[in-house]
Amino acid sequence: MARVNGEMVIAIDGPSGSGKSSTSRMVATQLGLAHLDTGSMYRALACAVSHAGIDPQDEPDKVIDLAGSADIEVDTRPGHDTLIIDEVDVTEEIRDPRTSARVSAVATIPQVRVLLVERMRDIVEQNDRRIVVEGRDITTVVCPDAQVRVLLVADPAVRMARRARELGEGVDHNQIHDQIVRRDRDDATVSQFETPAPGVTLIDSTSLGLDEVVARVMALAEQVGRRSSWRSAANLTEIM
Ligand SMILES: Nc1ncnc2c1ncn2[C@@H]1O[C@H](COP(=O)(O)OP(=O)(O)OP(=O)(O)O)[C@@H](O)[C@H]1O
Ligand SMILES: Nc1ccn([C@H]2C[C@H](O)[C@@H](COP(=O)(O)O)O2)c(=O)n1
Repeated sequence: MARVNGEMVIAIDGPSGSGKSSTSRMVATQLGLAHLDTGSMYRALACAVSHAGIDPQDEPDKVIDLAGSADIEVDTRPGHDTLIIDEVDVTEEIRDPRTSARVSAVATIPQVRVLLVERMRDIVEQNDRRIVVEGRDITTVVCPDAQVRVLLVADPAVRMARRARELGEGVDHNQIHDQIVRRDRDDATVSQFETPAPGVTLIDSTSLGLDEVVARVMALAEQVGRRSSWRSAANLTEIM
């Protein structure tokens, strides 16, 4: 397994449930990089908006104020997904289907995006640009200069089946449809994550296992490493 010692930003975008978090966490762990799930920042803001009793449709200005003022603490160690907003731990709440249902209304406010993109870039710098960042607009807006840029997609039916398996028995089909199909439709009004931008590698995981997807991203990182000769410059250490 290879650990990167120099700068390495890996940007992964994709629609809901395409495997961004699972892939990013594994790649970051294997390469010794930090991991930033930018969707969790929008989710945390959606929680704070709901706690404050704000209706994003009727009161977008209040959401923008909160996006600017809220203290958002993200743990970027892979596998440590703690998220605290204004001293409230929302780590579990951000994964609640009610948050999934609400988050697009917050994430599609353009000024909210500007404010959160700034915070995301700060987190990338705080991690010395050694990080895997995942979301919808990372390859195009947040880190268009990333060394590795991937768009991870999968057929909607496959993504819905994976999500249903994850949520377990008794899960409502309409809820899964809302989390995947409706959310993509809303989110796509402000970000372009359906086709790869120039220079972005498309990985379709419809018939790929998670290990195969991870291997493909690792191969792209190795390629970049060879091109920029961080291997010969000894900033890639081989460890077993
Ligand atoms: N290649 C794959 N093969 C099979 N299952 C997968 C694969 N990739 C991810 N999964 C599973 O699909 C589900 C969704 O994955 P994950 O949460 O990583 O997606 P995501 O893109 O981060 O989703 P979201 O945008 O909603 O945060 C999880 O249950 C995960 O284990
Ligand atoms: N860079 C990003 C990341 C996320 N979003 C939006 C889209 C989603 O509805 C929501 C939550 O993301 P998820 O946890 O499902 O990946 O946040 C975005 O617009 N841009």
